[in-house]
Amino acid sequence: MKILKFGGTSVGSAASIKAVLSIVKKSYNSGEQPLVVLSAMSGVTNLLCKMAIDASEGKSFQEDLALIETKHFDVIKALIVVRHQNPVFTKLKLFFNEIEELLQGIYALRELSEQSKDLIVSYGERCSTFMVSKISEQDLEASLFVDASHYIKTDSHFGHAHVNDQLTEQLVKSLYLTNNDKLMFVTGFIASNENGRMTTLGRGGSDYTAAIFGSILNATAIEIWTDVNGMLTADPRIVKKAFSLPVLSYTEAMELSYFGAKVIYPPTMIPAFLKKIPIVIRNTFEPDFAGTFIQFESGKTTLPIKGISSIGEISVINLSGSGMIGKSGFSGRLFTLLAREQINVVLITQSSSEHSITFAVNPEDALRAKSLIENEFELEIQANKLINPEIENDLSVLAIVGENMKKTPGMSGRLFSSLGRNGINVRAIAQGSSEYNISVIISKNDLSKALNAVHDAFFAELKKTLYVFNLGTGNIGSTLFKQLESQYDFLLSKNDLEIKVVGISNSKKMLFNLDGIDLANWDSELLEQGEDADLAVFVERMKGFNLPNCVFIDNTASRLPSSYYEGIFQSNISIVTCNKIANSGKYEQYKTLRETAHKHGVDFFYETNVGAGLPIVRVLKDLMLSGDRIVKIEAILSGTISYIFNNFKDEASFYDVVKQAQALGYTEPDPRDDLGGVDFMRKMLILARDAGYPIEAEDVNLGAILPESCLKADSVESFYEELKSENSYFEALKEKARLENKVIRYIGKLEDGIVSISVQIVDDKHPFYALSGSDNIISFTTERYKERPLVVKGPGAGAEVTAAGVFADLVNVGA
Ligand SMILES: NC(=O)C1=CN([C@@H]2O[C@H](COP(=O)(O)OP(=O)(O)OC[C@H]3O[C@@H](n4cnc5c(N)ncnc54)[C@H](O)[C@@H]3O)[C@@H](O)[C@H]2O)C=CC1
Ligand SMILES: N[C@@H](CC=O)C(=O)O
Ligand code: NA
Repeated sequence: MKILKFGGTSVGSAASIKAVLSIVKKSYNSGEQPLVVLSAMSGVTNLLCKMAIDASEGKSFQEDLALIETKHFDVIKALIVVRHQNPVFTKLKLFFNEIEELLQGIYALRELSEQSKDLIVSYGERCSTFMVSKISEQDLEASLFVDASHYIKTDSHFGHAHVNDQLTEQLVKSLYLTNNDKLMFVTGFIASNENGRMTTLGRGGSDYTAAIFGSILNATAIEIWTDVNGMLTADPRIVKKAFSLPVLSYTEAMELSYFGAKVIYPPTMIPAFLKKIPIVIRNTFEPDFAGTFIQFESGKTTLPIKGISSIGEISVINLSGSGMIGKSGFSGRLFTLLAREQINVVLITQSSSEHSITFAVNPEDALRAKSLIENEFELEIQANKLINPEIENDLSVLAIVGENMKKTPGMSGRLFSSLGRNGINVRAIAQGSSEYNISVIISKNDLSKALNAVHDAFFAELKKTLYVFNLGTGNIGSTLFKQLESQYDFLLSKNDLEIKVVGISNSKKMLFNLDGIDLANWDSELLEQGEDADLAVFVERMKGFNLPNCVFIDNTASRLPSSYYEGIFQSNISIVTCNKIANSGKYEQYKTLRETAHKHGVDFFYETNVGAGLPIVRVLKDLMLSGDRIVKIEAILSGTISYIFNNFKDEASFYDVVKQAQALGYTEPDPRDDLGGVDFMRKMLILARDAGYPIEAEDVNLGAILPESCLKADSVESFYEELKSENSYFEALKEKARLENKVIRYIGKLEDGIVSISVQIVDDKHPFYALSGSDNIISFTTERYKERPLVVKGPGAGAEVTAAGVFADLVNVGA
């Protein structure tokens, strides 16, 4: 035989009761001999409690009672054929009359005992179970209503009574003997004492009923049917990627439930545990899903841990003082005191010096615990052997759970590095003596971030999400969105990587959506739903969300964002940027940014600062990391100027070619930055710094391409006007090169820490002679690449290649 237990939501409405009965029928017809245990309809127990309290306070309860009546009657009307409805209505009506009489008594006396409360709430299970048995009877005649209070016998601890195992076993066995051909529908949660007074089994009571019946009757399994797909790796409301666990051991299930996962209440499993009866958690609303199988053994699995559970809010009490040293009786006295006063100690850590004890309690118990301790240890406190206990609030517990942990080294390392990487401070640590659980206490503000980060760290092979905040939606930004959108499915399916753009801002509007902004419609969404842009607010909001694996992308050419970089790193957010401003500002800033990113364990990627998507920054970094030394760098690193000199021939005027370069998306938003050489200067400066030279912008010898008048132009329009009027200057340059059979090149050089950029007219022997389009070329002469330098060449400007470079940096964040 098998126990099927259905919770409140499963019997909460006509539709769900239909689903319940189809599960029951399937089991019955397949010969599994089900015994069904039911809870009260969802919400009913709470209402019954509320009515009892209201009555005892002289408040009216009739409205709530009517609500409960309607809830049941609606189901009867929906699921029982008219000619069979009456007897069911009558029986329930009798129940409701009894409830009303009881409440009136309480109202008159203004007194509510635990005993009468148990009696009142017992009607919840009795009503639902009777009703469902009658609905079932229409189809399966064998259906039988069983009031478990006649069979489960307890002491008189009303509210959470203790079961008399022997007596209960006798009664349940005889019930079964006389009815084993029946399909029994048994009330969960309720029992009675030796005088026949109604008692209840406390929290998780219906599961307990199921476990009691299951263990006495040696069930093959106890199925707990609820409204979720079994036990999950984490709370799915916080960790969207949580998934359901196929197999758990009893211990793992207990550890997981202890801290959070409210699917089952651990003590209720003990009877099943003792008899090694498997418990299966299943979803009434997805009956085909296998759910979670909880058994004696942990089961074969490749998962490093089984799950992450948490307690959203706890308080911590710290006790310290010399009086604790070497006093073995101290903690005994402390915890006996707390146990006696029914203060649940969630977690304990003791410093190795035994100088202090830290333990966690529910916040509502914290003050009481503190004053109990102050009383108990009054003498020690007076003698300064113990410092007054301190309470810390707004904390949470996060615990990783799994039997495999014991055998697998490095689990705690993985936990702490993922917390550290995300800037989550660990207040205290406890490893359960079972080694099935490592718990940390962290700030409540960090809980959601921590759960997600730790989930990613342990189940990373399953899926990782990067949360992206993107600044700048121009040429590069908008192209990046297109690329991200079209590559989304591929990354998810082939790399288990999800990139969610959750914040976008340009200089006008900003938009946030933690579910991910739809990149097919980002522009209309930004326009319609966006708020007025404010960079400070954008950054603050991004920090405030406190997301794991978070990346800030700077796709602007603006100066403003760079002043926020340091603070962004300090908030453990990585930065990817194509904006060269931050890296080419003061050397001190360049240095601080790297140090800060390093200190906070986040990434700072800027491949597109030099040569757009071409691998230049990365190559230099690899050379340096592998111990090579740069002897000389020679390069053409302005895509715009390269394009101009490659296309400034024949009839085209210089002005026309510059315009074309801008139209092709090669230039900076302000083309004077390219033609004035500033953009190239920034790139050479960044390379020189990355090669180990602490130089400043002023140290670069920057030769000009343009005549003075163009350099002085104070707007882009007047700049273009000047280019037109200086046409003869450029023509002369072109003619000179043509006559000598040479080409014009704007070449940068780094040698011995000295950077210079100059216009050169080169012949076909020069390695930089043959370039086309917006090509960049860079040659690294190093100690290892001495005879023949390492050369990188290719398109060094343009939206597609730049966005692709930003994309590649992004994918590498946290990798
Ligand atoms: N075009 C290319 O081939 C390459 C460009 N880059 C870099 O890409 C960056 C972006 O260039 P484009 O997309 O062409 O520029 P763009 O002018 O097309 O777009 C700039 C975007 O930044 C936004 N923006 C400016 N200031 C802002 C602020 N304070 N807050 C929020 N948003 C702000 C603007 O609203 C606009 O959406 C530049 O730093 C450039 O140096 C880097 C490598 C190659
Ligand atoms: N405007 C730049 C683009 C890359 O940084 C260039 O022309 O090289
Ligand atoms: Na690059």
